[in-house]
Amino acid sequence: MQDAPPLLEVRDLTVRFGDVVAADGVSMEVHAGETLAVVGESGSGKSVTAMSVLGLIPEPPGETTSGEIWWRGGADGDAIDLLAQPEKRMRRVRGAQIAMIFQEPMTSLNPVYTIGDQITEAVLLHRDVSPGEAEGVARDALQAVGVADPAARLHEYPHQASGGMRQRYMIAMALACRPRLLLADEPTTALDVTIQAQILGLLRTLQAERGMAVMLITHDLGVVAENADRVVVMQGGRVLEVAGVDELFADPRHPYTRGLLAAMPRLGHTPERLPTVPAGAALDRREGACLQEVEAGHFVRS
Ligand SMILES: Nc1ncnc2c1ncn2[C@@H]1O[C@H](COP(=O)(O)OP(=O)(O)OP(=O)(O)O)[C@@H](O)[C@H]1O
Repeated sequence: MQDAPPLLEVRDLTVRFGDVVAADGVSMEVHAGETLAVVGESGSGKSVTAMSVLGLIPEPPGETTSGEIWWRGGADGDAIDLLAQPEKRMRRVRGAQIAMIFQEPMTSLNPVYTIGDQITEAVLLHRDVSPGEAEGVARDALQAVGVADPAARLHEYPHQASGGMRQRYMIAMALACRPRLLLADEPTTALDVTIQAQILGLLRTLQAERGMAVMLITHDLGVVAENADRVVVMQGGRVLEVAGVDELFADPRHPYTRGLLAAMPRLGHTPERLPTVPAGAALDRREGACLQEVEAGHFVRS
């Protein structure tokens, strides 16, 4: 799979918000059909990287000062640099080819329209179908995410649904357009553990059925272990390490990653956020060999 050129290739992305360098020379790749987990503490630049892929960095105050984001998921398979596309072209990519789901479904769902109207509208915007067909697609999308009695649910408003159900609606809406890549930004963090497992299981199934790639942004290493093929570790806007999931857990190379794994919660004690682990001078002195590699770039395996 990984001999083919990557579906998405972020190269040397730098995004600033005033003095804050939110992404600092970030590079990562997502291959067709894989799940790439992006982990790191709060503020490490995970969301900013995903928002850049969709051209959603608010400028100003944000400013993209370097980088290219190559996308090969269009109908013709040609590589286009998403950072260089006009907004009109991005509107065709966003939703149709690359979809995004968030921790808080109300970010995506509009409270004043029914679920059916919202999914149907998204389908009509991005797929070449009639209004009648779009409603059928919406019903099928709800069914695919495990919603019972989808025909009735089409008439429901977001506030009438539970948190887990809203999450399913958001996923249904994102997947109804059959994107090649799903950016999932902490999609289950707000949900209780059982619903979280159900939703992640559902995503895995749909992904396998459709060959969709997923960029899974999370601070939860348990979720990474269960769901990822490869992992990118970020801190302070930088990529510190890239590895296959088994390698990362068995043999973390960067001291920061080792710290994260050492701090991994025992079963039943999931912290709200990853603890902050110093990656600065104190660790670097003890890890001289690592430091040289960090200066040369970041740790990349596989
Ligand atoms: N719209 C914005 N205006 C100003 N600063 C921003 C904005 N968006 C992000 N930042 C800053 O960019 C940095 C990276 O933020 P980002 O949201 O990517 O972190 P994250 O790793 O996704 O963290 P979290 O897990 O908390 O979502 C942070 O310092 C954040 O404050």
